Amino acid sequence: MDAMMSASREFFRQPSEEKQKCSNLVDGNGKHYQVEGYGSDKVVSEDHGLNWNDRLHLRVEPEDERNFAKWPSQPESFRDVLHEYASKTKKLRDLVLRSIAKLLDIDEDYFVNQISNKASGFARLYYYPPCPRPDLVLGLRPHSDGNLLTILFVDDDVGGLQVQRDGKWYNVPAKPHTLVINLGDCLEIMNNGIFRSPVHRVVTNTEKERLSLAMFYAVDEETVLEPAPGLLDDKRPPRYRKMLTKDFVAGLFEHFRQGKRFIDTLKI
Ligand SMILES: O=C(O)CCC(=O)C(=O)O
Ligand SMILES: [Fe+2]
Repeated sequence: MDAMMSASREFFRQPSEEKQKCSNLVDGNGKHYQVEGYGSDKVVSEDHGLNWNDRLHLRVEPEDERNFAKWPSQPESFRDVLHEYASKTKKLRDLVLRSIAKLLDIDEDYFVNQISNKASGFARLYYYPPCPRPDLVLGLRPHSDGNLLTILFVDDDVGGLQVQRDGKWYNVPAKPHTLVINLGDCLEIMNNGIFRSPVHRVVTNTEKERLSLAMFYAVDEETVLEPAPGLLDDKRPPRYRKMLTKDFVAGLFEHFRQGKRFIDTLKI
């Protein structure tokens, strides 16, 4: 974990020219973005503020679809360290999914079996610089993760992550070497809303820089997203409409653009 965080810190500390070698801009004019690479997020609407962060977004799964052109060559250890980190978080993903299935009293492998070897996994490294006006700008706007499961690793003890419950924001404590596991919308649907995908955000602070690393795990685009049959009976009807994951992902982006949550529109 330390090696991963150090590699990330070294990457972000490099001069801009070096980081731009992994840029997420297609033509350098700031209009065409690609999913992978270094930069800030695409502006999808003029109505909301920008996020106060820089990020590097890289595909890690499926392994044979990694685009090394976007993986930093500096620091030199970066690729090996991310490779090792990603292989461990993938095992952790399966462990957590099995534990959730056990808690729900369904087949232990139910969720793991929903993930084919074509399912995607992304690493998203964030750098949140100190911000002179935390009252005006967020590090990351409120959202819920649209995927299955996110494994989040926050540098040292720099807080900032907050989770919303009944309209109020609560701080998520930051502790060294502690991972935060976030349920995504797809898992909320699959477990029929028993465990929810929380709305969260990151606030900025004036003094400290903050680094974090989110590993996002998804199901394959062709998977039918629906509540696990083992959780349904006459007394427990499905609470979400079923749909293909790829249609869900398309809906996610469209709704996010409008500042809404797609999952709310699927509730029965
Ligand atoms: O940086 C963080 O702590 C949170 C990141 C996050 O919520 C996300 O990438 O979806
Ligand atoms: Fe998130």
